Amino acid sequence: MSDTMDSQNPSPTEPQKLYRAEAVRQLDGLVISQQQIPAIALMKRAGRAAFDALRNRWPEVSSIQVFCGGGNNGGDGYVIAGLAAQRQIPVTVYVGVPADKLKGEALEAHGFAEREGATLVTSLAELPAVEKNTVLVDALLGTGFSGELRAPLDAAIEHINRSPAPVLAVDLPSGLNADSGFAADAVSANATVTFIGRKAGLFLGRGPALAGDVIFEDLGAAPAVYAQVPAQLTRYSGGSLERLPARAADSYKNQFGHVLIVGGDHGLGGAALIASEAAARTGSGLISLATRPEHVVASLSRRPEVMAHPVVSGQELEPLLESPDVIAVGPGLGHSPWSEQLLARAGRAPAKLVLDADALNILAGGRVLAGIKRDDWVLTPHIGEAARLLGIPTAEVSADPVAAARAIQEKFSGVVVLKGAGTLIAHADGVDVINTGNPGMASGGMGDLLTGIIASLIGQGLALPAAARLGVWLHGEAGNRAAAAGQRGLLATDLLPHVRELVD
Ligand SMILES: NC(=O)C1=CN([C@@H]2O[C@H](COP(=O)(O)OP(=O)(O)OC[C@H]3O[C@@H](n4cnc5c(N)ncnc54)[C@H](O)[C@@H]3O)[C@@H](O)[C@H]2O)[C@@H](O)CC1
Ligand SMILES: [K+]
Repeated sequence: MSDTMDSQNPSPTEPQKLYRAEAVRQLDGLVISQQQIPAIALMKRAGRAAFDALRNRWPEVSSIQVFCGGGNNGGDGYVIAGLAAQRQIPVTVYVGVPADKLKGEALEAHGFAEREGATLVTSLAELPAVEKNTVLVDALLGTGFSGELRAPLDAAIEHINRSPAPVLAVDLPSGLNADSGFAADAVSANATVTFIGRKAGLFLGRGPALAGDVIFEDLGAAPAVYAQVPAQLTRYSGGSLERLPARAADSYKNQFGHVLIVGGDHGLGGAALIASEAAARTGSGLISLATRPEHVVASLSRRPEVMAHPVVSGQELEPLLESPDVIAVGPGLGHSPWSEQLLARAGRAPAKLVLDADALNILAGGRVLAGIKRDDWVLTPHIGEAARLLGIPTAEVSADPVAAARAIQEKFSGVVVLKGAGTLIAHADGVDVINTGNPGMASGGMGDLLTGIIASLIGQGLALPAAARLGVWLHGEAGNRAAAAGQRGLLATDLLPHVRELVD
């Protein structure tokens, strides 16, 4: 872990640290106790940073409406209102929790806004109509939010979301869970200024969609403070990932791995073809496919480079299992006796494994590979498959995807890729998150493509966690490039040319 000056503002070649609310509370406490910055000074810094961010982003701002809750998040909002009033920007504050219920710094900040001449209203109906350059500030709830949203803040959130004016969220969009990215009703913001530590929930689940652009302000917290509180997640972007090495001029195909794709039960042949083509376009030296006989001709005519083998039983798979470096089982595997036999045999091969889709469902069923832990496999569940692997409801996985990814990794070892709006990669040393991708990628075949990409990267020599990270990033980034032509109608195979462009 880096403890340099810039541990929270890493260069583009370093990953970012993300924190849970509890860890941010610890950081806040240490800044106050060890750096001797009083809580009110910290709140003033937070308000000032948010106000500066607002003017930076909306330089034409002509009026501001601030929505304040009853805790310190509301306190930040009152500071923003006071600063706006000082600068003669007309500002109205919706006081969501009556002043006589405010305490400590929030009460002090309320006094500051009032003294500076901000207009304070206690009902949404009293807010003036928004004008062309009105900006809304959401300071209803921050890291102290928990449980189900209570009145009257639910109505305030609805009011903000119905307004045509742009929204700056303070610390977190109100209603968003800071740890999980879970949200029922929550503010949808254009930008979010977040303080002291980047909250994990901004990058998970609904977080990225609700937060808009995330601006981070450390408020002067010292590197020594960050060194005392472990981060919960590490967030990688393109520049911070380990890449494949350049190829030497005298390279030969055996250096780039042999991947075997196993899948394609009756009616499911396309998934296995997509995975094999993805491995080919990611740069594997050799690609084999073991599938139902009826899919072989289709594979040969679409991609003659892939060695397609018909298999009607686990026994026929056996001779194909010796030479591959990596075997990916799952795309279109189905859940017939054929599927179970193939997974059982592949599980005994000497190769590294990538398991996806029905291979995970079979694994969850407990009849095949029961009780096995392996350091040399990657499991790539979506939320539903994750729930089955853990034997818990899907809602529980959504409520805390980081805990779910970690639990699957503890149960099965190896590397777990939990796919979602922020895809999590859990491994022995921690949990990572990657945010590439777009909703156009919610279509059949995308998971098969990812499986082929990750298998190929492992075959080309990356360690499993690095292959999973780079694979997830490539998949999402290729999806973003392909979506330039439109998100609706985006197909998995549309990503292949972009995977090829990006992998080098
Ligand atoms: N502690 C610090 O040193 C700093 C804190 N800061 C701000 O303080 C925030 C955290 O402040 P707090 O811990 O006071 O928490 P919040 O202000 O986020 O939330 C607490 C308030 O929300 C209410 N609340 C909680 N759950 C609710 C629900 N389900 N429905 C309706 N109301 C609910 C509580 O009754 C309380 O009034 C951060 O997000 C950040 O904005 C910043 O000022 C920077 C420094
Ligand atoms: K907020």
